[in-house]
Amino acid sequence: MSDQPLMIAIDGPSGTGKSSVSKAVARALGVGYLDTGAMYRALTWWCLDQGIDLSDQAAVAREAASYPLEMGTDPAAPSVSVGGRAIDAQIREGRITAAVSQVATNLQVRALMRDKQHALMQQIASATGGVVAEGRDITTVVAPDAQVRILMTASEEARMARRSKELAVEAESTRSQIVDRDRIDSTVSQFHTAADGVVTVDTTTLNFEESVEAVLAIARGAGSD
Ligand SMILES: Nc1ncnc2c1ncn2[C@@H]1O[C@H](COP(=O)(O)OP(=O)(O)OP(=O)(O)O)[C@@H](O)[C@H]1O
Ligand SMILES: Nc1ccn([C@@H]2O[C@H](COP(=O)(O)O)[C@@H](O)[C@H]2O)c(=O)n1
Repeated sequence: MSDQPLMIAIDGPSGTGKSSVSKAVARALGVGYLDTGAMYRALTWWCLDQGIDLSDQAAVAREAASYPLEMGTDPAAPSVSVGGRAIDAQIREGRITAAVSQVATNLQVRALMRDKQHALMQQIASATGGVVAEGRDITTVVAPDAQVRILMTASEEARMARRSKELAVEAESTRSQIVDRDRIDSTVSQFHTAADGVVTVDTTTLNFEESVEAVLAIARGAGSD
């Protein structure tokens, strides 16, 4: 059994269960949690709050290099603040979900985020003995050396149904924030098929507890190597 901190990277399309499952896995293992999507959402919120035109790629990249982000990485109570202001609810608003891909497809932003997220994963892992980080490019770009790398998938119908239940809206009305967002995001990240060495967990027919157990089983296998 290795005494290295356990690094778990989970990627996948929207609505597969990455965030909720990652939090539960991190809690079960007693390690920290990093929501990398929240970092892109926070940057989007910050730029809009500062009156920055999201199509001005250089201006957005300047903010990505300097925005005063603080990530709370306790999986029982993850949090996001900028400049001391809690913006957990604001970053989930529809206007941010609709705009975030424009920020996330800015390649200068992605390079800065990669470095920031890689460093945060190391810090969290050193402090808590491990980390579960989830997003779109963690298994391939941010932490390709993580001991556990998982691609979480689910059918489009299942993902839309889950989001529609969560938001109490018609499934069809979730299409833009699930399918259309994935289409834009996949122009810069590869999260529809598993890269070499990445294990696929298809949650289409699993319930939440079964999805958590599937990830824990893979983590246990890696921990005993
Ligand atoms: N296996 C599952 N079965 C049923 N519902 C699930 C399952 N996993 C997660 N859910 C529910 O599906 C919804 C979407 O999950 P979650 O937000 O974790 O997805 P996500 O992949 O992180 O999405 P996004 O990338 O858009 O943030 C949540 O309401 C969650 O409770
Ligand atoms: N590693 C990542 C994580 C996220 N993104 C972008 O952020 C958006 C929001 O992510 P959520 O998981 O909170 O829905 C997502 O749509 C991507 O644009 C990313 O590019 N890379």
